[in-house]
Amino acid sequence: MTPLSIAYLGPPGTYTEQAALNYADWLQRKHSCDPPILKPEPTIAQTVLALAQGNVSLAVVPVENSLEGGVSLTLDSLWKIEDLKVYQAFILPINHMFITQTTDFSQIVAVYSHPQPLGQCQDWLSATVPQAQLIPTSSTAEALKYVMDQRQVGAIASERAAWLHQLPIQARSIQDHPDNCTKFWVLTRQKDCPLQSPGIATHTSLAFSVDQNIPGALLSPLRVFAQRQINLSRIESRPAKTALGDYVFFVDAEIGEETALFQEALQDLYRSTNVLKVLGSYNLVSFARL
Ligand SMILES: O=C(O)C(=O)C[C@]1(C(=O)O)C=C[C@@H](O)C=C1
Repeated sequence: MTPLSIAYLGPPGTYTEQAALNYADWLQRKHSCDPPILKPEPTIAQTVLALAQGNVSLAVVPVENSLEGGVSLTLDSLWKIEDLKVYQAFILPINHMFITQTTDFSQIVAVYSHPQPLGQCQDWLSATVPQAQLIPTSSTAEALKYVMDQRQVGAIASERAAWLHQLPIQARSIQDHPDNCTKFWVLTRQKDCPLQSPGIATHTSLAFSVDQNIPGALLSPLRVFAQRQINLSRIESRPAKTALGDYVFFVDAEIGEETALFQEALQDLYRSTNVLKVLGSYNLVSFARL
């Protein structure tokens, strides 16, 4: 049997690589399979596309952070690309390191990182390096290439990334809350998921747009859940990218897709939304239990 392949946001050293490595390890133990092959992609959009085009069997993507909220690139890609589904979800603690070649922080002119960690560490950054320009990169591991070449810049990345590049960590756990964590989704294609069902689903994620920008347009889909006592653990909106004021709503419902109650709710949801996508029904497992 050909080994499973997993796309993730690279290069090696990103938090998503860590998530994919842990997930690959768990898959190997659970299914007694060959070690999955990890395939780094330069962006989240390309990670999702690699899966949609059939180049890999699975993709691991960050979806939500406890400090910064939804990862918009993941949500936007899933809204745009058809025939993918969320197969499983898990949570990874995120512990940020400040990596720089200098110990004199007053000399630092710029700090590079992915936009999410720049947001997750904003208190520390404004207290410690208020003079530094904050420069977004496509991933945390990507940020380290600037630190290799210049002494007066820093990067926020993981301990593993510092180790891979042999760069010094000058401050640890710099995130604005010690319990910082990110939820990741494992994605598969709808039609040829290489794995069996992971068991009874506890969550179902949906995305929908509503018909018109009128009072109560959002209320009617939300009422579908409320009337059936279905709890929503997340709701957020993203611009639909059609016209100013058009939004797509992403919700996580605490119920499996197979249940009669959800199927009944789904029929009502089709009536009260414009475009409706069921992104997947899955288990949310804490990483320790993986
Ligand atoms: O840049 C990385 O290292 C990533 O894996 C991306 C990412 C994100 O997009 O949220 C993943 C988890 C952390 O929250 C920080 C950054």
